[in-house]
Amino acid sequence: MKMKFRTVFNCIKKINIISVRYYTPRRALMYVPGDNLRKLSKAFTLDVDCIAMDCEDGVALSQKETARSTIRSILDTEKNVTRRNFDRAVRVNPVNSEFCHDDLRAVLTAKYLPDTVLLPKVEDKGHLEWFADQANALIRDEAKIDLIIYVESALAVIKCYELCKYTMELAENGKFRLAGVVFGSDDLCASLGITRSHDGAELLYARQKVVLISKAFNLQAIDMVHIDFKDLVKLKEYCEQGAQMGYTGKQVIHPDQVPVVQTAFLPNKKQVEWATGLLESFKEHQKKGQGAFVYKGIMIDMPTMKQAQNIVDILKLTSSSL
Ligand SMILES: CC(=O)SCCNC(=O)CCNC(=O)[C@H](O)C(C)(C)COP(=O)(O)OP(=O)(O)OC[C@H]1O[C@@H](n2cnc3c(N)ncnc32)[C@H](O)[C@@H]1OP(=O)(O)O
Ligand SMILES: CC(=O)C(=O)O
Ligand SMILES: [Mg+2]
Repeated sequence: MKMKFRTVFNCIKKINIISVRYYTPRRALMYVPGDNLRKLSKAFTLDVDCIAMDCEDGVALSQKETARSTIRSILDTEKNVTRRNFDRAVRVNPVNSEFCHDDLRAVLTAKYLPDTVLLPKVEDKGHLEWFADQANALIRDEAKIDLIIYVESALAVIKCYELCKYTMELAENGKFRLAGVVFGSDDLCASLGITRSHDGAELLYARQKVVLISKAFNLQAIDMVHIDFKDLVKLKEYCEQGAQMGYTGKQVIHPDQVPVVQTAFLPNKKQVEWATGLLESFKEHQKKGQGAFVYKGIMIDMPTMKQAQNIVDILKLTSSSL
């Protein structure tokens, strides 16, 4: 009996709430410096949901122009030359940098639009308005891109709700959809003067706040990067923790991190069996007029049924989108 409880509890505790309007899986969002053609070519061979071609912090100041033109030439080539239908994303420089305008012009006028623009260091409504004006002017015809904003400073954590809400409002008449929020832990550490500990407890409040607000808007929430890329054991632990909190994916910086993250953000076999069994049982009990019932030793009612539905949904959404 004790074992059963543990099994069921383990299934419940890893579940994400994934009420979404449309869905592009981004379990692993992998950064590749935009000026590094070797790494870019390698990235396209990997089994990864999202490739984030970087113009920002992974690129030296002297290489910004090279990164921009390299990414542009990739976007000018057809997407389906690779074996996997990944999300082709570009992280541009922050809107208040001298580079962002040129980045956006290069990527949003390419022959094929990126699927997603990753907008770092967003801190106020003016940043978002500026981005919206640029995107609306540059994107051709009726095309739309996904937008993911970064929360990575003390101010942005405080204003996260307002930033998400305003981006959604701008998106209503814009050529972009707000798809998610990235938790930028490393810049946040710099902003707060944090020295990282092994367990990351100093980031807990912000990490939970970002996922809570993202989910309030039905957005994907993409968890912090693990820069100690050789430590795959800790990476797995952080993935499980993030998934438990409701994060839908995680940023990665090295190919070795990809399989760990891609696996951790999918429900496992045991969870899927638990969820499908519960949903069947739920239907039967509804027919009999019973709202609460016992399944594998624990009480089930509507909230647990919704959690089971989330497991089935994430599996369906992910596999049907790949
Ligand atoms: C806080 C933030 O903003 S995080 C985002 C910004 N940072 C980044 O983008 C960094 C991305 N990562 C990297 O550039 C690299 O992984 C580094 C610099 C950390 C380590 O690079 P390396 O020393 O080359 O790692 P390593 O030798 O283990 O690489 C193994 C192979 O994977 C490739 N590789 C490493 N990182 C990546 C990557 N991010 N994307 C694609 N391929 C990669 C290497 O080119 C190498 O392939 P090769 O043998 O065919 O040349
Ligand atoms: C990933 C990133 O941009 C950060 O952690 O700051
Ligand atoms: Mg950052």
